[in-house]
Amino acid sequence: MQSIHPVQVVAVTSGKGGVGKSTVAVNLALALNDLRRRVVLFDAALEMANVDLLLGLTVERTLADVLVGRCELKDVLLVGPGGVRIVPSALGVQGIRRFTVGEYAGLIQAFSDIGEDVDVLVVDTASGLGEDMVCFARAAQEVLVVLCDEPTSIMDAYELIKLLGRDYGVSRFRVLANMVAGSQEGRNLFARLVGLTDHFLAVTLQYAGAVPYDESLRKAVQKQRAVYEAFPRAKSAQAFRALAARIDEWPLPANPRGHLEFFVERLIRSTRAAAAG
Ligand SMILES: Nc1ncnc2c1ncn2[C@@H]1O[C@H](COP(=O)(O)OP(=O)(O)OP(=O)(O)O)[C@@H](O)[C@H]1O
Repeated sequence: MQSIHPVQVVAVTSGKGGVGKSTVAVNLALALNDLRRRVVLFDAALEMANVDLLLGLTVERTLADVLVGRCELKDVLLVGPGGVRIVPSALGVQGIRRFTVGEYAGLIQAFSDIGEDVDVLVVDTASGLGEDMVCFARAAQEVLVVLCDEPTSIMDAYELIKLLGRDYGVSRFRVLANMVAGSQEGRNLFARLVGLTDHFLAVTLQYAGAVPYDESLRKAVQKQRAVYEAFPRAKSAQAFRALAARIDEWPLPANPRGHLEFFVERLIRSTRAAAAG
């Protein structure tokens, strides 16, 4: 049965690794969960399965087990802090690309089975400009680009937006500045990026806010915990709370294509297109 429930899919991306993409995805998922949104966090970072490590969780089964019929998607989901559900990595889109038609259908079915029970799907995409990231970003309704105050990070974010905008028709991006020294730094970073995109690309960027550089976040990572849960009063945790509150205001997909299985269908279509191209 197809779900009729709109699901907001937010793909968290970055032009390159190390800017805090996985950290943002994890803490954002926890903060949205606190707002009583029913959240699933999908670790789609193929080469580096981060989410389970960041949260100190052990992966026993993956999507591959679902597709060969060994279990259902709900059996694969890890349960993180506050009850956030996590689809662990270990399979990735490279795996999806090898699937048969029957397995594609199984994947859609697997997600539609939990679709009624999800408000937000946060996708931690692979870093860089690879096909995996492109497929997830194209399939999502919201692409959240994380960058930090390094010249390479701004250029990498620009290249990511250029690739998705020019070659794949993604026209709207949300931008989050991470590891900033103050809120003005976040706005300045955004302005620099807009300066580039306005000049060269036909895309719209919207500022999603900033997360400060925070030693508490590093301490939490060492404990394999999310700062949002380990140090809820830390300045970065507060920033994630504020970010979640803003995302909560973002419009929900109004059309029937906003359902979870359509996300998976779009994902598979763009994966096939990437494989064919
Ligand atoms: N706001 C912050 N303050 C301090 N440290 C941070 C902050 N955000 C992220 N970090 C640290 O930066 C490092 C990189 O973070 P993370 O692994 O989330 O990046 P990433 O962009 O997902 O990288 P990759 O794709 O390579 O895994 C980690 O050590 C993380 O603890």
